[in-house]
Amino acid sequence: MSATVLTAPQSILTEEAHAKINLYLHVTGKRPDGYHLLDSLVVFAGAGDRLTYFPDSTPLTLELGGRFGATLGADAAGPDNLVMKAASLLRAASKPGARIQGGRLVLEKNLPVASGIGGGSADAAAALRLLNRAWHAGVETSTLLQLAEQLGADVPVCLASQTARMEGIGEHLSAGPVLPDCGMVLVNCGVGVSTPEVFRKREGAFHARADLPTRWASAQDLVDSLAQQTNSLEAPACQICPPVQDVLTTLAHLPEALLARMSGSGATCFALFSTPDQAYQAAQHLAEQQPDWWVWGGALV
Ligand SMILES: C[C@@](CO)(OP(=O)(O)O)[C@H](O)COP(=O)(O)OP(=O)(O)OC[C@H]1O[C@@H](n2ccc(N)nc2=O)[C@H](O)[C@@H]1O
Ligand SMILES: Nc1ncnc2c1ncn2[C@@H]1O[C@H](COP(=O)(O)OP(=O)(O)O)[C@@H](O)[C@H]1O
Repeated sequence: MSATVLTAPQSILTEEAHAKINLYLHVTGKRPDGYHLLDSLVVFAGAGDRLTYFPDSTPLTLELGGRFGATLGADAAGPDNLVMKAASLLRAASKPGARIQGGRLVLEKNLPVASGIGGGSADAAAALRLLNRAWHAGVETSTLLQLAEQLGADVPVCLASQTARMEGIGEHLSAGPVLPDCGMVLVNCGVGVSTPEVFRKREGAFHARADLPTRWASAQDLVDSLAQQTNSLEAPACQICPPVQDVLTTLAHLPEALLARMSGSGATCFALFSTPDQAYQAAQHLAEQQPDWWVWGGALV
């Protein structure tokens, strides 16, 4: 009698690439090379892209899907995609004995592109985490952070995808205050804002480094504290792209919204709520009123 050979289904390897939100963002100075120094409290929302890997012996390829998969352009799945750049850097940094394979990477692009919530950065970080695991590449966290820095200023903070204070141009990370339970609504009205143009348009004195507590006891405490800070890029983004102001006004008037602000260099804006459920309900309602906007509501990571 021949033995039955049971084969396990092909293992599916998946990583979430959560949206990065700048709860405040102070431009505190400018480097000699023209890059601006920042002080920002970064959190991550439940919203995200999803990266899945099907390893095999064929050359590594990337497929794009999801609501925003088509908006990246014709060559989007090529070597310039941050996911493929991350894969190349990780391959080169892998330890001897790593089991590097090819196969298919599938990116479900659920986050709007170039919109101030770091979708591309989160995808790159997800690729580093996923392939380090799948390839048994043995790359340590300190090296992963160096690779992340090479991929973009927001990629290091996206590696852990946990609340963090971000300084320098994104390379100085420290623990942020402990956050209370709260909810968030994210809105993107579909109009793009160019990051370099927003930085160029910023005027006036630099903002100071913020003074933060070690924790906030409630969503109201968090909002009272955030009211002392701002997003230095919000005013220039609204000048360049007036619909951002409309989004902010709409968010501020949502029932039970505690604070409305822009994230990063825009154009995505967020509102904070006392609970994830309030945020979810507000997002459902808003999505019905504004079917052309990208709207998400729920909890932070
Ligand atoms: C503003 C932030 C805050 O988290 O988020 P996003 O709006 O991208 O989500 C980031 O610092 C965005 O950093 P990064 O993702 O590297 O920006 P890029 O698009 O590469 O930068 C484009 C250009 O913006 C300007 N720039 C960018 C970052 C910075 N700290 N100072 C700058 O002056 C530079 O002219 C740079 O060439
Ligand atoms: N996987 C990716 N997802 C999104 N953008 C990508 C990706 N790979 C490369 N890019 C490029 O990176 C740029 C910034 O993308 P993104 O991280 O979405 O910006 P933001 O931080 O402003 O939200 C895009 O304009 C796009 O051309």
